[in-house]
Amino acid sequence: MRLDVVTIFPEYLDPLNVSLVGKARARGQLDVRVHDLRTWTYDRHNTVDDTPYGGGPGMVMKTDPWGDALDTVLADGYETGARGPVLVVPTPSGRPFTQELAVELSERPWLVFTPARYEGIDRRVVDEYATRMPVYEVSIGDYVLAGGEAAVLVITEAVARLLPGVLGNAESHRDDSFAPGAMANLLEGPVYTKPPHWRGREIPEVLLSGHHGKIARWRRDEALRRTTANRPDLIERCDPAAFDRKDREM
Ligand SMILES: Nc1ncccc1[N+](=O)[O-]
Repeated sequence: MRLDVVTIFPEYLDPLNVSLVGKARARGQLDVRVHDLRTWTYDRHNTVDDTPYGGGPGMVMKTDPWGDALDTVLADGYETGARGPVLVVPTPSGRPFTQELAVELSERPWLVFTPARYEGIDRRVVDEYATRMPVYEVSIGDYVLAGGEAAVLVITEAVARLLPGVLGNAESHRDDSFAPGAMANLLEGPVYTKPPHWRGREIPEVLLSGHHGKIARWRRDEALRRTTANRPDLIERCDPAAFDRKDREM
């Protein structure tokens, strides 16, 4: 997978050099290219923004630097269709970023991120590139950040860990919270590891029983308990029949 990020804060993307994404880049599984938007400005102040038409607070990012930047990035082997790039625009006014969307994006060969600062990017930029490729306007949450770069880090990590061979144990994202399956839409329950005793706190007996069916049922019940407490909205989306089927398997 190729990932391009156009930003006025390229150093904000340095975390993409470490940990899971960094290792995937080192192994050649990810080709990440970060571009400084100001490269495509030609005035003394490297201007990327201006006041909004219609008035109002803040500044809007201008069309030309983005158009020149995206034309340059996309000129590099650009093609349309399934093998082509998609534009990912992090914005609080986008559709919610979910595990499902992470899976969808992980199946694309090329993501081009356009994180915006200020009040956003002149709408004509998205309108222009939407004529050439799919555009995903995506929000990572209902709060306002100073810019979209943190969202690029979040989206990139969620997508990269789904790429084949990136996560050490391919199974480990099977039971992720929000991963499809009978536990779909349930939050993960509590987890424990050695030592068996810590400050007078023990491990739940069932986890030491070696009885896989009982352990799976306990984990499912704990997941239900945590989901009911923290995300009652997800409980409605559960499929109780899936649990009965799962119970019979355990
Ligand atoms: N929440 C956000 N705030 C600013 C920019 C982008 C954002 N987002 O969710 O992608």
